[in-house]
Parts: sequence; structure tokens; C-alpha cells
Amino acid sequence: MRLRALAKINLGLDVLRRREDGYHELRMIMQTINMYDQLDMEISRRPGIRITTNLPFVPVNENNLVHKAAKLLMDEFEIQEGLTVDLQKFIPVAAGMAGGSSDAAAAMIGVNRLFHLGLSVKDLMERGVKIGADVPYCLLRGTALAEGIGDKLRPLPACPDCYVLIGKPGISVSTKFVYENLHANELKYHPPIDEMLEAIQWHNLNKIADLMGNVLETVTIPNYPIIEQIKNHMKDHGALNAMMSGSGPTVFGLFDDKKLAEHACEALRESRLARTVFLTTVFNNGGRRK
Ligand SMILES: C[C@@](CO)(OP(=O)(O)O)[C@H](O)COP(=O)(O)OP(=O)(O)OC[C@H]1O[C@@H](n2ccc(N)nc2=O)[C@H](O)[C@@H]1O
Ligand SMILES: Nc1ncnc2c1ncn2[C@@H]1O[C@H](COP(=O)(O)OP(=O)(O)O)[C@@H](O)[C@H]1O
Repeated sequence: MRLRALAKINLGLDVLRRREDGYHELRMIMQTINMYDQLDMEISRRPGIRITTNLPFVPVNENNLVHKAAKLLMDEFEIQEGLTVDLQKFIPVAAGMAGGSSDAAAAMIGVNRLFHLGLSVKDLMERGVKIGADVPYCLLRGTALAEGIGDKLRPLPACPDCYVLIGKPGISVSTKFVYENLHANELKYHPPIDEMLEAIQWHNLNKIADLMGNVLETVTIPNYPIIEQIKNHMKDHGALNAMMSGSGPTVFGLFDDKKLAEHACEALRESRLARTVFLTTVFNNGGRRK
């Protein structure tokens, strides 16, 4: 069984407060994009979960989120058979694009189908949050408002079609580091999430782009100025706007014109500011998984 695990960007990311358990209350506008990892999953007679992958630095043991997700369901349903998963990673790792969370979501869908568990997407979402805060959203997909720790979801009307230029510098940023260094209860700036909800209702791409904001940039940009440089490069080359996704360091730029987006993509490659450069589009299927 072959499955695609799609990446996400955050069009808006606000942090409301730090909770007692260290997690943060968020308000985020999530958007799936057409950049994906590929999972080939098969039942095997030999018990256990075996993972292979194309990236040597991604763990293939129980630390892989695919392993965690599959094990969660296989243990609950006392499945005696084994599972093999070949994971081809194309989504940059530790990049703020929920690659691992999306792989976990795809693994849950795969296990549910292969072993005929009969779980609904809602059932999977309830279990998925134990693997990671972004996993329920990766099961839902499309355009959505995420609240709570990112797991309380409201599907939104589809974001207007547009081109998304991805630029990830050759640095790694840990999500934990970013949240730990955000003084969540003293934030002076909050992105206009409510206004963005309206702009999405009105299918107004220019307005959506104008309203983009991510409070986590207040931690990452002073630590990694390359992020600002990539943003500026995209804006100088015709992006409606450019911003860091999630906890970074990936930057994305939105474009309404294909030629302009292709030209900006080429220019970013030539600039060598970013190690991974990729041009894609927003993905919308009304939240339903094909
Ligand atoms: C920042 C965001 C925005 O979409 O995405 P990424 O940058 O990871 O893609 C998410 O909040 C990341 O969610 P996810 O990566 O699933 O988080 P988890 O694995 O559950 O937690 C990683 C670490 O982030 C912190 N964390 C996560 C979520 C949250 N609401 N508050 C937090 O403080 C916790 O300290 C935790 O140790
Ligand atoms: N399937 C997976 N794909 C990528 N990383 C994984 C996976 N499983 C576990 N990891 C670990 O999780 C960490 C963050 O992964 P990732 O989901 O790519 O980050 P982000 O949430 O910032 O997009 C990596 O350092 C990696 O070692």
C-alpha cells in the first residue's frame, strides 16, 4: 500500500500562553502543501515493525514517528503479524513542515486500512495527538484553524490556489528550543488570526498574504538571521509575502503568478542562501484524504 504524507505550512501562528505542563496554547492557521514523503507499507508474517528509509540520519528504530504511530495501533488491536514500511523522505527534516507528524498520520491511515481496524479519521485523530501535537492536523489536512496545543481543529474554506516557494537554510532548529526560548506570557506582538479567518472566508489571497505572522520568528530570527535574508530574497523577487513556517527554519513565500514564482525559485537557488529550494502549490481536498 502506497501513501503520501503531505507537508504543511503555517499561514498564521500565535501563542496565547504557556501551560503548567510546558506546552503552549496556540492559534494557528494551517495549510497543507503539495510536497510529500512516500510510504510503502506491507503486512509481513514476521512480527515487529521494520522501517527502511532513504535518509541515513533519520532513525529507523522505535524513535521514528512512523514506528510509534504503527505500534500504538498494533498494540491496541493486539495485531500478531508484522509490518514493513519503506519511507522515502522528500520533506526537509526538523524544518517546521511537520514531516515526521505527517509520516505518523499516514502510517496510522495505512495500519487502519491494512489490518481492517475500522477506525474513523476522528478515532485516529484522538490517538494521533499522543504521537505529536501536529498529528491530528496531518490526518485532517487542507486549510484549518488549530487551537489548544494544535490538536483542536476547525476546517476552513480552502485557501485560494497559489504557488508556494520553499527555502530551507542548511541549519537545524529544534521545536523544543524555540518554545523554551519564547517568553510566551510577555509577548508584545500577536498576529491577526481573526482577520485572516475573514480573508480566508472571502478567498482574498492578497489579504491573506498581508496578514501572515508567526510569533516564533521572534526567537528564531535573532538566533538565525539567514531566515530574514531568505524572506527578503523572496519578497524582492515578487512574493506577495514570505514568512517562517512553524518553528522554522523553513521559509515559504506565496505567489499568485507562476512565471514570477519560477523566476524567484531559480534566483533563490542561485543565491545559495537556502539548501533546499522547492516550488509547489497549496493542497486542498476539503480536508478529505484520497
Ligand atoms: C511549531 C509547530 C507549529 O505547527 O510545528 P513544527 O514547527 O514542529 O512543524 C507545532 O506547534 C509543533 O508541533 P509538534 O512538532 O507536533 O510538537 P510535539 O512533537 O508534540 O512537541 C515538540 C516540543 O514542542 C513543544 N510544544 C509543542 C506544541 C505546543 N503546542 N507547545 C509546545 O510547547 C514541547 O516542548 C515539545 O517538547
Ligand atoms: N518519520 C520521520 N521523519 C522525520 N524525522 C523524524 C521521523 N521520525 C522521527 N523523526 C525525528 O524527529 C525530528 C523532527 O522531525 P520533523 O517532523 O521533520 O520536524 P518538524 O516538526 O520541525 O517539521 C527529527 O530530528 C528526527 O530525528
